Amino acid sequence: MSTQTIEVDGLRQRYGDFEAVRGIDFTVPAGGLFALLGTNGAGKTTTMEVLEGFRPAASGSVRLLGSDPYRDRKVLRPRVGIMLQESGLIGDLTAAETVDLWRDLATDPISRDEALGLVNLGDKSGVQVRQLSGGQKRRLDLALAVVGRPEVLFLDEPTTGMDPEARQATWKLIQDLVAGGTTVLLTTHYLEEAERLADRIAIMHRGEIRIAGTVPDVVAGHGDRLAFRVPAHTPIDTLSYLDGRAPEITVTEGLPTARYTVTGGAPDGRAHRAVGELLSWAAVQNVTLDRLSVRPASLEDVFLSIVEDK
Ligand SMILES: Nc1ncnc2c1ncn2[C@@H]1O[C@H](COP(=O)(O)OP(=O)(O)OP(=O)(O)O)[C@@H](O)[C@H]1O
Repeated sequence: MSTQTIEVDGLRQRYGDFEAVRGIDFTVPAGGLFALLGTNGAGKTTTMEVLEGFRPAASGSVRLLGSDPYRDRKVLRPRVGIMLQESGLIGDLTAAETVDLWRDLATDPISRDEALGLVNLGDKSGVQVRQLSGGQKRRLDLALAVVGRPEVLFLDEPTTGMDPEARQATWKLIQDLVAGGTTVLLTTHYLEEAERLADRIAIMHRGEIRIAGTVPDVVAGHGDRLAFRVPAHTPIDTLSYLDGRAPEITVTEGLPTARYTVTGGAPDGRAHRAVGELLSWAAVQNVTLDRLSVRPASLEDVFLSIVEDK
């Protein structure tokens, strides 16, 4: 018997002729938090929807808590909490009435006050949903997803539209739920959110998982980043000398302020040698290298290198 709460093996999904998910694999153990990152249209929501039991897997195998999420959706339903990307809240109902509606569907719900309190909406209980702000509606969505004490929680872009304070509070709530044993599958466009919350991540692009693992695993092997600026009046001919000169340093961006940002993806260790070469070049050219820095690749660097790779 598998110990994985979520198992996705060779999942493919199509809409007509378009293949939105092209054979992906991942697993999430009990109490784990897995984040699916990726470009718009990468196939994250489609993958979530198959796991949520909204549609059967076109091909490949998908298991949730050891069962088939589509065939066994009625049995799984009480064990699962879902926060969709677009909520279907009823505008006329108050926040309290909305929570009560969801509580009626759950076998062992938390109290209405606890649900609203978890997402800091206690003072909005009598307010109609249509009068809530976008971020408040998102928080109500989250309260509804957790009202039935789910073992597995699907969160599709949970903090979109939230202000920084609400986002921090939501991260804390998600961390508390995971600490309590809830398994979470999350999609997000906020890399910081994934770095903060996830044990493991996958970056999807065009229906495929391009890279997966812990954040340190994912950024490992992507080298260091070397960056500096040169004064606006530096002749372009001088800059073009840099192209391919030091290891993998290219002039990548001419900023509207007429300053140049030069970045390079020199593999580990080579960035430091590149600094030596650059300083020699700058001394000869009499060019100031402003804000010269070398840092390890970040998750954002890896993300961009994947999505820019057409
Ligand atoms: N019902 C549908 N009919 C046809 N095409 C669809 C349907 N739903 C999704 N798609 C297409 O499938 C692809 C994957 O969509 P999906 O919503 O899974 O992406 P996503 O990674 O969640 O994107 P986003 O980050 O923008 O939410 C997109 O190209 C989308 O246009």
